[in-house]
Amino acid sequence: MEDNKPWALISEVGKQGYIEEVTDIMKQHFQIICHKVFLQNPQLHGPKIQALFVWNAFPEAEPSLLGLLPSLKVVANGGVGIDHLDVPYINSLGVKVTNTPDVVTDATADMALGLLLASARKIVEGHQIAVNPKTTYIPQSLMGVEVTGSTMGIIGMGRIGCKIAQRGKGFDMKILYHNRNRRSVEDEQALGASYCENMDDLLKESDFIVLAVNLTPETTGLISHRELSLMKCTATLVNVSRGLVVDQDALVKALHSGTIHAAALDVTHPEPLPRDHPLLSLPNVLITPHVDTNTYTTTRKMVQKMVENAVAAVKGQSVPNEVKPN
Ligand SMILES: O=CC(=O)O
Repeated sequence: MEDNKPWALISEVGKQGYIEEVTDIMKQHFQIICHKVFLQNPQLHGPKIQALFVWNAFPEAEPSLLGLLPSLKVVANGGVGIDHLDVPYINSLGVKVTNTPDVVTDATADMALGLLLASARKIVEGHQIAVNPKTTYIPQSLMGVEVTGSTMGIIGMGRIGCKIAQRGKGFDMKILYHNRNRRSVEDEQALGASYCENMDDLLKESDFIVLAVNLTPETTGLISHRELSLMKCTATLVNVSRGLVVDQDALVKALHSGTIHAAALDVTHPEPLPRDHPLLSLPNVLITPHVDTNTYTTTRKMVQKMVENAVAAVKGQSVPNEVKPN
């Protein structure tokens, strides 16, 4: 039977291990073709593609590919950050860009706290000792940093930053935040968070500095030598925003020299880091491969939103999560 659903192109590598359920959701509204198959005959497949589904780790919406998709109506991104997409260029082709705000918020905030706790309490090191028959746990080794009652400074108090603050409150943390715009007094009271208009104050006072900003020209390289040198030597930097927010060379130096105590990063630049990157061999660094939204629940919600956005764009209807250029 002829399938009249529109065609969508997807990455075959995105959300590995979960791909079947992801594609099942997409298949309810689209006929899908994966990138690998598409590339076998782009001239044949290109003209029928109306939607392109992308994830931030797989920036396939490059001009070379977009040029092969004359019927494309939408690039539907899975995730809130769209720094990997050239929105003005894509829009200039008459193609909309969409993202999936809201649904990623909790999982990303969970990940920030997960990294913070794992780094502070040396959970990965503990696991390695526990499972390695050649090592023995020495009592009172693996000494960590106390999280309860510490000070957390959140840079970027948007949806995700607020959820991180809520979680910090559960650990009796003192919460400081810095944001382009101060939040309302009601928000601050509800979150138990104090505003630092000057980011330097937050850097000087926090035990854990958590980055939750969008990547923009203003936030690129936001944390560099000067900012790291203001932090306490006992401080831990946690990054769930984007790798480029941190000057990684400066971070390596700060971690190596003891300017700060540790870093826990779900994002780096590039992703993944080359195997010989110095961050990978520092003992006081915890790195995960940008897995902030990788839960079944969140992924399902993200894909549902991607599909909802793409369907609306293909039908020429108003698109729930269209991203406009800054
Ligand atoms: O990194 C995750 C996102 O952009 O949502």
